[in-house]
Amino acid sequence: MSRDESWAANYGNEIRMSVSSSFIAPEHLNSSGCRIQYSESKGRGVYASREIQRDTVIEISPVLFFGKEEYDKYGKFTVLDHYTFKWKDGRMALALGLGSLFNHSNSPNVSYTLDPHTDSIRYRTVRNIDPDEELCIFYGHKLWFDPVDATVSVIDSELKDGWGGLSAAWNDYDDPGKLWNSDQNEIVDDHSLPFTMLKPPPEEEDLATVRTVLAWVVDVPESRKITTLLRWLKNSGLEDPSLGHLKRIRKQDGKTTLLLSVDPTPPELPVELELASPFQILVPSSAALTLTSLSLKATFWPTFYAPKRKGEVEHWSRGKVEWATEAMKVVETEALESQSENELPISAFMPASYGGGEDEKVAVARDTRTSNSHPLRHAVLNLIRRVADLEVDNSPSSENGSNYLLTGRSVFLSHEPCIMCSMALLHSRVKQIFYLNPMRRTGGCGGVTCLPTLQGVNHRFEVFVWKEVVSKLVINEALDA
Ligand SMILES: C[S@@+](CC[C@H](N)C(=O)[O-])C[C@H]1O[C@@H](n2cnc3c(N)ncnc32)[C@H](O)[C@@H]1O
Repeated sequence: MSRDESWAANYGNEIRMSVSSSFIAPEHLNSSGCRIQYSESKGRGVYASREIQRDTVIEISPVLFFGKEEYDKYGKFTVLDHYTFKWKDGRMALALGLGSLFNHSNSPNVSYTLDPHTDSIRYRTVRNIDPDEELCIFYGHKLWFDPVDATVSVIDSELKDGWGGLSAAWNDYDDPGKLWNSDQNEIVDDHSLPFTMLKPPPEEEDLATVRTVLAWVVDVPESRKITTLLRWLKNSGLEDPSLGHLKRIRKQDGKTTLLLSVDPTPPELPVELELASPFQILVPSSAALTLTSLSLKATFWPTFYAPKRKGEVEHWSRGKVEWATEAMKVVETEALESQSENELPISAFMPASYGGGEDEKVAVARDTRTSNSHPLRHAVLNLIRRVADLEVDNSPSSENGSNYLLTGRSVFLSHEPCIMCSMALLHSRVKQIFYLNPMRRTGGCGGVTCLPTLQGVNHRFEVFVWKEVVSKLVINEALDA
């Protein structure tokens, strides 16, 4: 555990100096049955006053924030530096309530999650708890004190276990027993998810903000030709799923116009239909979520109305969260291995979809800029190339790159992709990405910009950010991933 991320050195020792064995615990009992108790070896700790069921949220500790500047200037030179957690956005957070009093155990019975939505830390039991049992969390492998329940002394040792110390990233979903015994279809509440979704931009509610793309269309004066043209479109492979939010035909001022494609090159229409040349117009790049937006978008091209219920969020079942967590573990392992081979610790993984077919392609790739002496061998680009190779291997008749490579797929990344890689993901029509480490200075999915939300791009994908970064994968922030 790095000092930045968790409890800092000496905290407990100082506490113990000020908390003697004559210490009388306050009658502090929270509504989940937790109380404070003193022990000679560990100082104060949190104990169960009664039996507590597995998977119970036993404490939600609000946190007190210190701004980065304020902390760097003053906080870190005070005792506070022994208490604080590094929050994701760089601020330092002090847990109030019981949060600061959980002791460490190598086999913790409590997991915790930093929740940026409520500015709090949630503690949850990972198994059934007996009355009077101590409730402990796992601080990590790099401790600053001699833990009383340790089997080996791990004081300040650089244990390379592949997990990089305290990793709330895996905390809640890392106990297979817990998951096997629980209902895989149970919906995980939003705050307990190990990731957060980047908010899409607000819906376009005035003409200037409607996001559009250039599309090829053709006027079809004779309606009998429309059926032939539609059939031809289907067979020609020009039908583009990214235009699924638009109606195919526009009837306006007595004229019928057919939507063809968003390819840069003009489609070659069957000559026997004797149509005029296709031409390009701007069409909305996404469906309308509100009626106002619908009427605005319709001024460009007839668009489908796909309202979202207020506050609608994707529901994540326990099984699906486990699937995502497992995928992210693959990413971390790959990145760490990459690092041990003197490459950058950057990796990308496309697992089979949750509940997807057995024949789905799976691919993993690492950054190979160093070994290839090639500036473009980013993990994402390597992954996409690998998927393209698989396409070719599996279907010799298909041309490499002729189809979108990641349509409907989820990709897991150790780092936020750079702008080039974000564009490659967009162009491959990825459905969603998850990343562990944000790249504030170079990232194209939330860092310097968020490519899938920009005006003019012709595909959107969801971006999920893991709540906890994995410290061993932190790379120079000026680098692009
Ligand atoms: C976050 S505080 C926990 C509350 C603390 N025991 C108190 O009295 O306030 C962390 C400190 O508790 C002590 N501690 C926690 N877990 C321990 C363990 N397993 N063995 C020994 N000391 C422990 C260490 O001194 C550590 O610096």
